Amino acid sequence: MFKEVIVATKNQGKLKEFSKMLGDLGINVRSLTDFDDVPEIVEDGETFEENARKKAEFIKNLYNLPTIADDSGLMVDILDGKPGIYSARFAGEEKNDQKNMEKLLSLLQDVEIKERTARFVSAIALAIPGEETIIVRGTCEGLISYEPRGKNGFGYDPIFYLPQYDKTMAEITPELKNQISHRSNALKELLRVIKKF
Ligand SMILES: O=c1nc[nH]c2c1ncn2[C@H]1C[C@H](O)[C@@H](COP(=O)(O)OP(=O)(O)OP(=O)(O)O)O1
Ligand SMILES: [Mg+2]
Repeated sequence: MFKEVIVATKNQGKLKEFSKMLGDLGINVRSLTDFDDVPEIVEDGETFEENARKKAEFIKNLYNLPTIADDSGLMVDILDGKPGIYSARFAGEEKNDQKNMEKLLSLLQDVEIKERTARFVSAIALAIPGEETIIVRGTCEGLISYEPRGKNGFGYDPIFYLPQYDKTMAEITPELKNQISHRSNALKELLRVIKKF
């Protein structure tokens, strides 16, 4: 197995989670901030998997090092899976977590609790020089709350309610999030797939 991997993300929340989860496995994480002038990667795929592949292979080809990328988002059932792959830019190109949450809450204003089912999705791509890219998916089920609660995590965490803990994803500890999240589930799946080779 590789001992060092680049995590190809500009999202500090994701980077922190990967650094901890991969660090616990004895894998050293390098981030894009370790490299100068990393170009913008256009996320123009139609699926989480396509976007994850694009980000991972682009950085792998640039630095010739094992690279992991995550493309993730929130799928809300009553909105037919939206914001989905557009989660980061839901309220505009400038990518504002606060505005994204406000937009989602206002769309769901009159929706009763049992109709507010949603899931976080994470597609993780592992691209290794000279090898086929491996892509896996993990999910985490929950409900969209009526107002934000909690300070941990990032993105939509303050409005993602976990009934089994009676807490939002931003109220549980980072350690617990790393055990139950879509990203954690995708990473576990990745490890299962790698072990089969
Ligand atoms: O655990 C999570 N907790 C809360 N929100 C989350 C989570 N995971 C993804 N999300 C939301 C944030 C963002 O609105 C979108 C990801 O968009 P996505 O393009 O994959 O990431 P990004 O642009 O922030 O960073 P990058 O592409 O450089 O990895 O889904
Ligand atoms: Mg992105």
